[in-house]
Amino acid sequence: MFGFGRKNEFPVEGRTVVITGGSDGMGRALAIQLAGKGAHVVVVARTVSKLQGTVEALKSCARNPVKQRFFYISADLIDSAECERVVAEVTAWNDGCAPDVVFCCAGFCHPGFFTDVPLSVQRQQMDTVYWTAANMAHATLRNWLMPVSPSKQIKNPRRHFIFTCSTLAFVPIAGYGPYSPAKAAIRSLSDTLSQEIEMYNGAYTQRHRNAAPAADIKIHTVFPMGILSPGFDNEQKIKPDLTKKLEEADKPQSPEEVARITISALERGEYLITTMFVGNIMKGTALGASPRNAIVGDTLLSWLSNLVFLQVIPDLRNKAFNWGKSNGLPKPSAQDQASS
Ligand SMILES: NC(=O)C1=CN([C@@H]2O[C@H](COP(=O)(O)OP(=O)(O)OC[C@H]3O[C@@H](n4cnc5c(N)ncnc54)[C@H](OP(=O)(O)O)[C@@H]3O)[C@@H](O)[C@H]2O)C=CC1
Ligand SMILES: CCCCCCCCCCCCCCCC(=O)[C@@H](N)CO
Repeated sequence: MFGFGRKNEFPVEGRTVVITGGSDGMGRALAIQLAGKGAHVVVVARTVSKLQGTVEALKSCARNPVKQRFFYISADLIDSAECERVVAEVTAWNDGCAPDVVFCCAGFCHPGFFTDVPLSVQRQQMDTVYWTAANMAHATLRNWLMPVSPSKQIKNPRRHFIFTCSTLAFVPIAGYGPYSPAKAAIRSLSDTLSQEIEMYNGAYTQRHRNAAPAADIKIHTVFPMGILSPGFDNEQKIKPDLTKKLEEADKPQSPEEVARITISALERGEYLITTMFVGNIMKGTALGASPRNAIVGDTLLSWLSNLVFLQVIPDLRNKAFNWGKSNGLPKPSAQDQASS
């Protein structure tokens, strides 16, 4: 929890939360836990049957089954017009009010060595990982930032937009070339938006005098390690053996655990969120110019991490070199061979 006497920075009871990729894995676990905390939840993904199953599960874990409402929308979020439709449909369903929280969890990973994976698949990874999130951010923020005149201003609690990245956005691992760049792009977008949004939040402070957005907004990004989801099972089938070896330090977590840790971090008001110790060290070496959760803690973490990575960087490269030395050239996965 957020600690005795500390304010909950992420209240969800009675608020409307949209979760993309909410029908499986981490997104589904978040939907269930937020329903348990009293949120109205809308799950978005492509496959209707999985969405329907999730809405049934949400009904049975609601904190207040009489008041809480659940809904699903089937959409392929690679298409920006579909993201606009999602925001419009949620608003219509929610009595004309925009959602309060949008969580982007849609996406999956297609691992493989850069030259083995067809470029069409790599482009599709950028579409599925980066563009589903960027499209959703564009559609949501355009709605949230629409100026409202002073007479229509009511005091809205803060709204939250949350991206899901991966610790691979901080640290390279051979065999994730089709995927990591798209996650690194999300991190860059998140950092840019977290600064840009301050202009709108500044305008919001003057809302009684001028047209301003309807609420204050906060951006967050979650950086999980491995998650034991259906998507993870798929990626394991085509993942190069070297990649599995390089990520040995990772002990994949259950979607429920990742969701629980993420919600607690949001309740503490964190911006870049990691879900376990190794992920935190990976973040620490790559903090760059991202806003800190805590100045002293994050500074000490980055010093420690930079020392740890003096050893980790050559270790990862040596393991790759020695792998080639003893195993020769890699073989593309059957899936990549078939599609190239
Ligand atoms: N699994 C892991 O090890 C890790 C995952 N992550 C990230 O965490 C997030 C959740 O992953 P995970 O729990 O594995 O999820 P899953 O792969 O289990 O589920 C993915 C979800 O996204 C939906 N989805 C996929 N493509 C689209 C699309 N084009 N439009 C709309 N919905 C889509 C899927 O539904 P449908 O197919 O029906 O559309 C499903 O609901 C992802 O962003 C992933 O990249 C980060 C670190 C590690
Ligand atoms: C003490 C500190 C040492 C640090 C060593 C570095 C270890 C690297 C571990 C890489 C883990 C990658 C997890 C993300 C997986 C992911 O995003 C995909 N599964 C996508 O689905």
